Amino acid sequence: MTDCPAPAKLNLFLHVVGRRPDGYHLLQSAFRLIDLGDRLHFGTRADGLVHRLGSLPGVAADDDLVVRAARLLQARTGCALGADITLDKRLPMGGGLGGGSSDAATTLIALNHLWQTGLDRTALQEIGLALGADVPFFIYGRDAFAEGVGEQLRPLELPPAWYVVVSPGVAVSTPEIFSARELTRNTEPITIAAFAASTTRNDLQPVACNRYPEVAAAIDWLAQFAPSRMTGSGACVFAQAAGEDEAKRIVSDCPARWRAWAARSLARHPLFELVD
Ligand SMILES: C[C@@](CO)(OP(=O)(O)O)[C@H](O)COP(=O)(O)OP(=O)(O)OC[C@H]1O[C@@H](n2ccc(N)nc2=O)[C@H](O)[C@@H]1O
Ligand SMILES: Nc1ncnc2c1ncn2[C@@H]1O[C@H](COP(=O)(O)OP(=O)(O)O)[C@@H](O)[C@H]1O
Repeated sequence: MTDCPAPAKLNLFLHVVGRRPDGYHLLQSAFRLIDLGDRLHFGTRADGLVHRLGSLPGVAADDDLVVRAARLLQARTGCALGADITLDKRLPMGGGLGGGSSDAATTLIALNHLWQTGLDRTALQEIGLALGADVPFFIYGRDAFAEGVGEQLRPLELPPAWYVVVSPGVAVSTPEIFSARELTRNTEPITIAAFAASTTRNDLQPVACNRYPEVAAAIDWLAQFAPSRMTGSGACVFAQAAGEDEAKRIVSDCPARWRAWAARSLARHPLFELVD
């Protein structure tokens, strides 16, 4: 199957409202799909093997979320088919844009279709959660208000928007941020109706800014144009622009040591229709 997109996400806000006995953090967040992303290509194999074609710096094939997703789908369905998978990595890794999780979600959706394993959206989301807390959202396939560890999802109706996304050139480790002693873990829960950018924040941001000064510098730089915030556990930061022209103008001003993109919100995941 040619060229399957794996879109990125922004966390418009992220509150840590508690912790589970197993150490995972209970969150509230607004997830938004945007039109930046990786691309994947899938070919079916009759011999049952799952092969990643090409390499991903720092990630062995057996650890790649794409390979793990394919093998998990085989294990859960008993499917005897395999796949050759090519990943065209465009999103920064450890960027808080959910790239690895989105790659895994696209793999589950595409192979469920190609292998005709017949799982519905809920079943795919359940498998996805075993791979990462963000994976169910990408299979859900639309903007969402998330609770639990990010797997309890409700639809959010948001107007279309343009964003500037800046990658400050560092990779932030998600476990490092969540395990920080100074992390705020008791933010008062809000209701979905009360969600507004002005009254929310990203609780992970102060921890990441403290440990990665370039994240703080990128937030400060972007803040001269519009209110700016970190996405997920970082390192990327974003701001909403008034429209495409403004987004592109800000991107063209970005300091050369960072990367910046103008990104548009996506109403639906590009593969939304492939899932029942
Ligand atoms: C913070 C968020 C917000 O969307 O995104 P990213 O910044 O990673 O994109 C997610 O919750 C991240 O999800 P994901 O990147 O899939 O993390 P996982 O692989 O599931 O977890 C990595 C590690 O982070 C910690 N972790 C993760 C999620 C969570 N709710 N509580 C945690 O304590 C755990 O130590 C876990 O072992
Ligand atoms: N296909 C993949 N793409 C990106 N990262 C992957 C992949 N498979 C495994 N990983 C691992 O997951 C980590 C976090 O990935 P990524 O999704 O890019 O960041 P984030 O969760 O901050 O958005 C990477 O640093 C890498 O070690």
